Amino acid sequence: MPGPTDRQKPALAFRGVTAGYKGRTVLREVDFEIAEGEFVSLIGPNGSGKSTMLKTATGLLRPLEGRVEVFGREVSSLKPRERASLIGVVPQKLDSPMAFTVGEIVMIGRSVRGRWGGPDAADHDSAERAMIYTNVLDLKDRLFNQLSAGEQQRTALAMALAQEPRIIMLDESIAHLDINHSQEVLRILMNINREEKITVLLVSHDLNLAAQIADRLMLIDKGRLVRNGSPGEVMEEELLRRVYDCDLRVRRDPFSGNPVVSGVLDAALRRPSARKRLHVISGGGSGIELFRRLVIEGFDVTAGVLNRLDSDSEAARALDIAAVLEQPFSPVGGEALSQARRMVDAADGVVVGLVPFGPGNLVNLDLAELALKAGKPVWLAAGIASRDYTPGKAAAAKARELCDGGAVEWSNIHELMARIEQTWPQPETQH
Ligand SMILES: Nc1ncnc2c1ncn2[C@@H]1O[C@H](COP(=O)(O)OP(=O)(O)OP(=O)(O)O)[C@@H](O)[C@H]1O
Repeated sequence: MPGPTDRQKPALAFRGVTAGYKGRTVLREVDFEIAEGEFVSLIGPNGSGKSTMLKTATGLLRPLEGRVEVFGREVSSLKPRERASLIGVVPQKLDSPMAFTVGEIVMIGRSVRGRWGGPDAADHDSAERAMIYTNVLDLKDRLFNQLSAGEQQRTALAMALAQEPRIIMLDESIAHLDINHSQEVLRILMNINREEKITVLLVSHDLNLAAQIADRLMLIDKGRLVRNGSPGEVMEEELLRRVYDCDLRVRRDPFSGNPVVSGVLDAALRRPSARKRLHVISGGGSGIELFRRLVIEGFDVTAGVLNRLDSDSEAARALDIAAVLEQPFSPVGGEALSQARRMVDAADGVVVGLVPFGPGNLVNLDLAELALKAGKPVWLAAGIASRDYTPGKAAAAKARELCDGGAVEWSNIHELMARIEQTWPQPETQH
């Protein structure tokens, strides 16, 4: 039972938390509070730091800086049994080192609360209630290691519930469940949250589900909490496009009014029908992400002129992109340039990356000019001046000329894709 003094304390608080692994900082200056009884979902792209945040919240990982508090107590100061009575964790995957039955595993959840002596009637009741709740009572005598992934997930949830924690943290724990069981688990979570006031922190990759079920969403990107608010405040099209770096749409569900994300696949599927060829001027690594993205979006891509040892030429080779290559460390010569001109002639448009320009590759910008003169669109990376190593800042001057001549600037890949879409709109899909 919560003590009278910690009632007002947040269930979970991160105060200026920086955390990570040996030599690798993942979370940076994360600050938030979750009040007791809230249902919060943590969302963010792969590798953004969600699991790391959960590990830090449960005390598995000590912050490098800052403090993590659970019901007002610093999590690292909690004794194991105190921790178990406050925090229940459902991991992505629960490994059972020995041949335990479901019933035994769930009882472990009970025993980590650490009473002396064997389990009593109350412990058995609690374990059974948890198994009924999660619909694993029928599996009670089955070996955990022989269950399906979904059955294992429900057992892991039963184990956490049997602890009777005050906050339950789930790491993508419904990812393995079919629609019936995921709905069921969500109902269980909503019930324990609404009726028993157990605080829930759910890591989810399913943005729609998170928006549907949680009171609040926390969006994490590259280890920073970039938005913390109601689903309506977080599910903002521009923000999500930027963070997830993809083309998506946010609409309102006409029945529930909840924000619904969609359209990622639509856009990708539509692209090839309007296949266009783009010539990319890049170098110094500025082309790697461009190539990858444009190829995925279904464009025919050509590239050059690049130097043979440039990482962009490696990337072009790996992605099977036709590229004009010049000798390493040599200025772009006449032969390579005329080959690249032919590529620009055959392309529908030109994309210029954020290339470090020097005297040796400045001539590549003439290719963009050639396209403009032929009435083709040119998308030019903003900030060329910041990587201009030519005498007299010739590249910056040329970039200004290109903009005056109709080139469109872009500052990140998402913006580039949006600009291309504006120039070459895709037909609406038929439903
Ligand atoms: N034990 C570890 N040692 C070193 N780096 C790690 C470790 N675990 C995770 N990382 C790194 O920390 C970063 C964040 O990983 P984390 O698992 O927290 O992300 P996530 O948001 O949960 O990702 P996903 O959605 O893919 O599960 C990644 O770059 C990952 O490679």
